[in-house]
Amino acid sequence: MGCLKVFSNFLFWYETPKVVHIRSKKVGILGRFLQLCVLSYIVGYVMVYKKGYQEFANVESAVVTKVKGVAFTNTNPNIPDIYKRIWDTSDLIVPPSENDAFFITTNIIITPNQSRGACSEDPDVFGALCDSSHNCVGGQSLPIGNGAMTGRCIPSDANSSINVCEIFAWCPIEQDIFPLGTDRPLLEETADFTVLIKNFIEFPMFGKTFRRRNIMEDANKTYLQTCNFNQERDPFCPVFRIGDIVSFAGENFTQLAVRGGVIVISIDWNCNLDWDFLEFCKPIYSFRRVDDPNTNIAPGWNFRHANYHEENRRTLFKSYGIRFVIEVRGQGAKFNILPTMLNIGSGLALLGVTTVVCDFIILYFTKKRMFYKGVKFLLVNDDAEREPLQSTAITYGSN
Ligand SMILES: Nc1ncnc2c1ncn2[C@@H]1O[C@H](COP(=O)(O)OP(=O)(O)OP(=O)(O)O)[C@@H](O)[C@H]1O
Repeated sequence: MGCLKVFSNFLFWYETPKVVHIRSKKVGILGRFLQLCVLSYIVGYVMVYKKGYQEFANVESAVVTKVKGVAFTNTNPNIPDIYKRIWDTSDLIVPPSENDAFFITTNIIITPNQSRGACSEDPDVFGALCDSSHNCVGGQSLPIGNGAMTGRCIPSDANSSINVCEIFAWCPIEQDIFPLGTDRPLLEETADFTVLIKNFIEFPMFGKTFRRRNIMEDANKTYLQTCNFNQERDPFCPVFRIGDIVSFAGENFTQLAVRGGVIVISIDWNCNLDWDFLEFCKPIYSFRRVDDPNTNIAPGWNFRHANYHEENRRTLFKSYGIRFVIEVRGQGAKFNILPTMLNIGSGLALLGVTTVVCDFIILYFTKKRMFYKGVKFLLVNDDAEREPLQSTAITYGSN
């Protein structure tokens, strides 16, 4: 029976909004204030700041680089003769061409004239030290060893007072010693090398007209060969001095160059395509080091590569250096009627919320809340005479 009553109450009940004009300074100001807040949000934040009238697309890009420079180490009296030579980019940029990155050698350990044969294992390799040939299993190699063991235990080539396993390997094996110690890199002059970064970008979503590169239209050959990027003096020069990139990233070139590291060059293209494309769509460069400069375990960046002279002879290089990674980011924005209408529509809907908030405040948090409840809600029975407005208000308010 109870359920039936609840059901019939629900079924035979209808609510319709009523418009109540409240002549009150306080309530009026509150309503206008809320409307002003919503309007400023829609106009100021959504439409102007967030550009709600525009459609956005990510930039698409390709990057190529060319490094130029020469280092000359002949005059340094503190290094072995093998390191006294002229170095150009073909010696120091490994590999010569990469996608969105380049590596420049800043320090190097050379092991010349290696040939395949038998020699002593590096004593620093874990498990290389031996007391007798029983410690050296013929044909097997140690986990980070340089070759396969012959099965003999022999005095080390590097230090004859200790015994190590003999190995079949490229001999002599590398001596892991920096030519200038751990304070200075051999190729400090690479700080003066320059790199030309060519960055081609487009916004295919907005058509083929929105295409450009980071070399400005008025640049010529002489400008490219002589300009140097500088945030204040020449922010659109696409040629960067390596030492400058490192200092823009907040690092010391000499320290970084000893063991190497990784630096990211970011190119940001945030373009308003409603304005003149070539004039207002320009790159902004920023630089940061991404490897950990404060670690003692596996610091920096190095790898080995070799030059083969003939079938059984090579020169081994352990190259330390800086790897530069180029990331291109950004968005193009262009007027479109669809996001404009969507944002205006949702803004208008949001204006309705001000009424809800205002009602909530005056019906629950003002001194005259009972009176406001009375005038806002009117109970009408279909089968009865309409009750006088004032009495309904008082009846409802006192509940
Ligand atoms: N790293 C760099 N530093 C300064 N100028 C550079 C650099 N790389 C290239 N340039 C100069 O920029 C211009 C365009 O270079 P690009 O590689 O397109 O042409 P190029 O004639 O093949 O260059 P080059 O023969 O000099 O290597 C050339 O004048 C070139 O000398």
